[in-house]
Amino acid sequence: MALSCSKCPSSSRLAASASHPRLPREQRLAASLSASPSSSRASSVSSLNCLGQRPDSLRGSAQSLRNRNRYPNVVRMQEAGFSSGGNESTVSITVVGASGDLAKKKIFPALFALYYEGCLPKHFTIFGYARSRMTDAELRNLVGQTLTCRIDQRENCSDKMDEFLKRCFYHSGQYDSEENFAELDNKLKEHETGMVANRLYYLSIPPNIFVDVARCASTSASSANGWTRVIVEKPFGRDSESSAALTRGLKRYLVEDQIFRIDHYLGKELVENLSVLRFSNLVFEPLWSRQYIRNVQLIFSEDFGTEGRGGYFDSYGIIRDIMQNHLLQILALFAMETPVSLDAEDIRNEKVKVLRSMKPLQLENVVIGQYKSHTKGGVTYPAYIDDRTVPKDSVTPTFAAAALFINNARWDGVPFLMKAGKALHTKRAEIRVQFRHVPGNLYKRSFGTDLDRATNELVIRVQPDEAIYLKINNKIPGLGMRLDRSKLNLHYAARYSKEIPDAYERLLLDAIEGERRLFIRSDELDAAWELFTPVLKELEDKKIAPELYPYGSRGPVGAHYLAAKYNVRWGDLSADDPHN
Ligand SMILES: NC(=O)C1=CN([C@@H]2O[C@H](COP(=O)(O)OP(=O)(O)OC[C@H]3O[C@@H](n4cnc5c(N)ncnc54)[C@H](OP(=O)(O)O)[C@@H]3O)[C@@H](O)[C@H]2O)C=CC1
Ligand SMILES: O=C1O[C@H](COP(=O)(O)O)[C@@H](O)[C@H](O)[C@H]1O
Repeated sequence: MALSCSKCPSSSRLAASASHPRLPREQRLAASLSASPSSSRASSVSSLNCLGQRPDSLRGSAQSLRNRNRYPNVVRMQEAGFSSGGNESTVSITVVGASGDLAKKKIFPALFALYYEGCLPKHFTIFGYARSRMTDAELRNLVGQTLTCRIDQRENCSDKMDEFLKRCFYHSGQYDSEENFAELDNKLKEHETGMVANRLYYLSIPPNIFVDVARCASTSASSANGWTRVIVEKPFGRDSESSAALTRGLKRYLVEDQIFRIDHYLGKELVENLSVLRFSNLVFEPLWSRQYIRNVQLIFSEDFGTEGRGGYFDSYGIIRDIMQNHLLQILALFAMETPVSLDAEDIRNEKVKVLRSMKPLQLENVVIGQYKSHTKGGVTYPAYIDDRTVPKDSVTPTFAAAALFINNARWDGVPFLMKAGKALHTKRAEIRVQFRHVPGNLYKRSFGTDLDRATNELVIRVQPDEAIYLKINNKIPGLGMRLDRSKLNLHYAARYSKEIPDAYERLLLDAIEGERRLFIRSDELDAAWELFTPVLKELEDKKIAPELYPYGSRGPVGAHYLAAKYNVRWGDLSADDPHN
């Protein structure tokens, strides 16, 4: 666990300047928690109402009336939010699906890390909610075990953990029972007396019950005088149609500004840094186009299979699990035009624009694979279909490579190549930018026939061992004239002593603060599905068989043919060690 946000210095994050350019995080948090429409700062979170909307967007009587008719609960919450006054405020965070894997692995540890660093507000309560029967003590025990095995040597850690666990409670209930949510509401109220009560629900449950929970939470357990927000985990549907249906379902009970669709890759340090790199360094932005960039590679590789999640994975596959969301989000941030400001809506507008400039992925630009069993060093690694929850004849891809194009003046003709796979030889997530050849290169003889070796390459290593490095050609010191490829290397572990916060810490804190920049807006989601839905349908209708690749290998050879079609050579993940 990363316990490192060190009082959340505003200078360390773009978010700090996104909605409150000059306010330190503590003040922004306070502003968000006591959000009142009477504040005059037009662009700040404190000018937003309980739903995180600007009051003027609600004052329009037509809009208000429409909302009143269509979303009675929402309007009740909105109106209630206006009377929040100057009281102290509290935030109640309910983890729905608290008995599950994600809650244990990510959500509770992230909440504890925020608490440890003093990033949570003074008054807060955490509730676990799920069908499993559990007492408060049992939940504390479960969460405590997860934390204990991750923290150890931190100063005062066990005292902090005890304090944190005392703020954790549990309520058992059904996901579609308004009565059970009303019981939760009563329990939450016990901790909220006399304060502006803000409520955050984290839906860490399968997507088929998202709408039920949104209904029950909004009708029976929404805040009476503060904001109510809902974090929704992926997957957001399986295709354009199901995603639109899910959005419609959620919007019966929530307005868009209450919905925080999480893509945890947006919370990763180096993904957040992309905009800083591009827009605050003169050396990069002028090169960021078809004029200088030959191709861009977005690579996700895991060195383990779908262990334990085969049931979920088989109905989604790697394109939906990784490409349509994590890699496409990175692509959008990489390729978007300069936003008007760092405000969430300005950034998301640009992301939507670039996604809409893309052609839907074509079948001839996709290669799919599935891992098969492999024995190495006396150990046999299982095939995907060896998972008990996966049908033996499954054609679900665990690997995919794809070539996408952006039809705009900046990127016309530049291949954006994506590669995502499970059970490969290494764990890595990277962005690789390969630049064009130097025209009339005076030193071209030094590179023999392989001129590609002479081109610059910028690598942004998202994880693990975060780094940004630029491969350049350099004269080997000495009397002769020999060149080599060297790296200008920003290796995070060497440069920064801080541990990098986990993506979930950043995103949870943003949701509490009402900062939407790193969450997916519904039109972004629609645009993302439009790019992948046709090809997914074709692959599934035609039952196209994936190319098998051995567990622990580099994936199907087809990926190399796809890249070669566009004159691209995949960057070599294992050869590029940032320490060198
Ligand atoms: N785990 C991970 O690494 C990741 C998960 N996600 C997403 O996060 C969400 C939660 O994931 P995860 O914790 O792994 O999921 P789980 O399968 O562990 O489910 C979470 C909880 O939901 C309840 N639940 C499970 N299945 C059903 C069902 N069919 N009907 C009703 N309730 C059910 C269970 O609680 P109970 O029986 O006690 O009610 C369970 O503990 C999912 O949407 C997942 O896709 C996203 C990224 C990564
Ligand atoms: O969303 C998902 O992400 C994880 C990888 O996340 P990371 O932060 O560990 O890189 C992936 O294993 C999982 O299949 C997918 O659902």
